[in-house]
Amino acid sequence: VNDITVKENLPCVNENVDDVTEKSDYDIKTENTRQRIRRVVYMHSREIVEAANKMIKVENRASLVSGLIESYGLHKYLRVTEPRPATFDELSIFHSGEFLEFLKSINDQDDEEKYTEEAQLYGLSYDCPAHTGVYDYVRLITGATVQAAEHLIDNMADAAINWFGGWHHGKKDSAAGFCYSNDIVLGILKLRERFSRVLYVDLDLHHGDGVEDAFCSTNKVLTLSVHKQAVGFYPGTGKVTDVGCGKGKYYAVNIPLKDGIQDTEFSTLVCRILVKIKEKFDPDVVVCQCGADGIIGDPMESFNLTQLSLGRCISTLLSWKLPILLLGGGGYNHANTARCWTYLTSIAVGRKLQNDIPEHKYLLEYGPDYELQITPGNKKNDNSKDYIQNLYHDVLYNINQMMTNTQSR
Ligand SMILES: O=C(/C=C/c1ccccc1NC(=O)c1ccccc1Oc1ccccc1)NO
Ligand SMILES: [Zn+2]
Repeated sequence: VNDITVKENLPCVNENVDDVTEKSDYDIKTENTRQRIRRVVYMHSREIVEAANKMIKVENRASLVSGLIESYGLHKYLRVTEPRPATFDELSIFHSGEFLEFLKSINDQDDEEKYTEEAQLYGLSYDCPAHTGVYDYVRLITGATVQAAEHLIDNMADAAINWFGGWHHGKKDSAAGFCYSNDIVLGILKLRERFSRVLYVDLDLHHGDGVEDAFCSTNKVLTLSVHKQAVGFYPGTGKVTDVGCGKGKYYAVNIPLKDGIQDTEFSTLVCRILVKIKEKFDPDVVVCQCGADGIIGDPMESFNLTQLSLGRCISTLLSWKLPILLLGGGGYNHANTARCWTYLTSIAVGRKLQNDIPEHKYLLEYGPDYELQITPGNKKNDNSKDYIQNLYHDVLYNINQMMTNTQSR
């Protein structure tokens, strides 16, 4: 197995955050001739920001994310699109009618009445409470992801972004892990209306179990999740031996990691595996969940990543020139999550950002450094070199079992 310690020829495209280089008009004109500027749809409205702000555990995060993106003027390079709520019928393409009827029934109740026997049935309880307006919230968030997918299907965009989506634990008939519906599954089902092979990449600290479960027995959707795996750590699934089932066997790929992994090791491992998956699976479209709870400073206190890790993964995926859907997810240090998703947005539109956070309404949230670049911590790395080597070997073995898409066509 070739040693995967850092080599100069990192398979990930390296995009550093450095000082702003505002291009002159001339540069942009030549740039246009040299490379087509990527068309990027960005799902945003005051209504969805207000709905997302109310979400438990991520209160007000939506305002920080959209505020920081606007403070850098990135919306000038984005096709800002107002999302429409998904209909009951659209949601029932994945979710059960009973579950949706229940969410609808509690939508207007105030909080106390929620903790009934029935609520427990649908995954709503003290550690996954539902707030008033939860059904309205689910319709809006999921509608945005489905609409973003529609823009890719209609070839209206090369990339589509919904930082309010990415709720990867949602199940067919229950809420789970603060995910009240699974917008990702509905987005992938929408993409499958036009694209034959969908690659789903989950960069969140937690295993993307809801998406993997939904597509574990098909070879048309390959789910790749890189996540923390530890005794008692939610959701507990996602072992490297978890490869999917039936026709989907080997089309679920899992990269379980331990605490303390940092940018170089994480991005080298993930990008090398992405390149192998591209060769074998040859996807037509990519969906990437960019959960930011693996970043240093998150209350999850697990990985030791900065936004550079996710940036290198996204740059690699963008270099494939396939239609791509970028989604949010976890991320409980709201300032760092905003830093991360603003950085990823800048990569999607191909603009470099100055490291000093611009003056704007939420500037004080970024103290004491007021810088975009997150500084790595000095957390102990529990991933030994041997562990990473063996894991890489095991993942490659699984990927090589996958029939190349020519064979399985
Ligand atoms: O982020 C997730 C899922 C989070 C989750 C799932 C099941 C149960 C709890 C969960 N989340 C949390 O505990 C959680 C979410 C936001 C902020 C603090 C949170 O707790 C703590 C509390 C103390 C330390 C660490 C984490 N999926 O991507
Ligand atoms: Zn998470």
